[in-house]
Amino acid sequence: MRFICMECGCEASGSGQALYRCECGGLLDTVLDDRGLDADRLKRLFDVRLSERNTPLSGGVWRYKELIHPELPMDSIVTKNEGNTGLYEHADLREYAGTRRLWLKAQSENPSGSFKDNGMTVAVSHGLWLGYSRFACTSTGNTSSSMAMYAALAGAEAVVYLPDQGVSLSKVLQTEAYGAQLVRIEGGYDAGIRYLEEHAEAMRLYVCNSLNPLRIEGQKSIAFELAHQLDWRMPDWIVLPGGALSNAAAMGKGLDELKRIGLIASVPRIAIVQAEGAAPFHRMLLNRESSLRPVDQPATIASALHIGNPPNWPKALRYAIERARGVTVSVSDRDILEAKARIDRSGIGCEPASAAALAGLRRLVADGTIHPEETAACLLTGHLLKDPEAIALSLSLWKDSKQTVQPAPRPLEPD
Ligand SMILES: Cc1ncc(COP(=O)(O)O)c(C=O)c1O
Ligand SMILES: N[C@@H](CCOP(=O)(O)O)C(=O)O
Repeated sequence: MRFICMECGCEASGSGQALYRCECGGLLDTVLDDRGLDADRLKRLFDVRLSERNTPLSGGVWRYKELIHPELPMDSIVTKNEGNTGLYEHADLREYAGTRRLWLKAQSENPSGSFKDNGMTVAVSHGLWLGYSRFACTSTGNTSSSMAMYAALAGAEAVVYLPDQGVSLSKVLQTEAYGAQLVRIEGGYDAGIRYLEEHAEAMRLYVCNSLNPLRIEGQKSIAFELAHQLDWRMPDWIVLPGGALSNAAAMGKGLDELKRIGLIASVPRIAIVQAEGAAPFHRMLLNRESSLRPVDQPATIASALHIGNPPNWPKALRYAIERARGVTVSVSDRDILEAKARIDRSGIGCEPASAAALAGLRRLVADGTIHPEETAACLLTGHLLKDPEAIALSLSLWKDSKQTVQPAPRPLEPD
């Protein structure tokens, strides 16, 4: 696997060692060697693997191994058949969004309940291959749950640097239940990333946050599986929530590679939706700034989007904005909760961060960025039970909006 610095363009090397950043500080990007990859042969191969059951290559990530981590030995792979998630259509949600057709890709159906599993199976497997036995992250709760689950499966240690702000209690409990050691730190996710960048190497910890380029490689599989499910014909738009911007970067990179290999005819456009109180990337593009100004105190009901300084913004800029002609938008917590109530009532369900995608799509149709005759897919990134605190809020919003408050039952009148 080759790693190229996004800043200075030089190739990073360091055999047997995890690589996250170049010496110049730039993010590292992986380069897929697509020589010899034939689209028709790959389609047949992926179909055969899909028809098999419960083999490491039948899952929704490693099925696409040739496009993700070709040289990784099979015996290093730690997998729970992640991916293989449902793709749904629902008339109420399509009407709410305002597009001709709408698909919802439920990454919430992953084994730990979020899209992180697509990337984490690859990151943890790669770390094991390199010989690491201690895996670390900071997290608002989904990354840590996913990492702790795979580390436990592999019999390895998981250490989570847990922010004291912006995390969801249920996700922290899930992380602990998988056996992770929790180390409290002051501040939010952004402080946790700074801490790991400074100390992880000295502690020989393998960092599983998305500044690790292998996470992005794994998350590309969401683009691959979506394309596969739609018989390699993509919607006009893919809409997803943006926090650390790993999902947007991975989607853009995955689509770019599918197009280069000839598996899809054209790259769909990407819309990144940020929460209003944590929208530095949206603001940067809106103001036509060339670099990101972090938000010091991110604030949103969507715990997973509680990020003021998204480490992957240069990758999202390259792959989701420049190559996929992407756009950004921000939505309020109220919009998020309203969209969440709709998604929950459709039977699909999701956590608030995921609902931002539908809220953003609705806004982009309303403001004319997306035409009602266009088609879209929203990524639902996390499970309804991930942020239970938000369920009551979205339910009461829903009830208020429907004015379904029933009059108190009257006592029966005596005859
Ligand atoms: C459920 C969920 N949705 C969306 C996001 C945002 O994705 P990203 O940080 O890759 O932008 C996250 C966290 O990263 C998440 O956990
Ligand atoms: N929502 C995320 C925050 C981003 O984490 P990263 O692993 O992509 O760096 C979480 O679940 O922690």
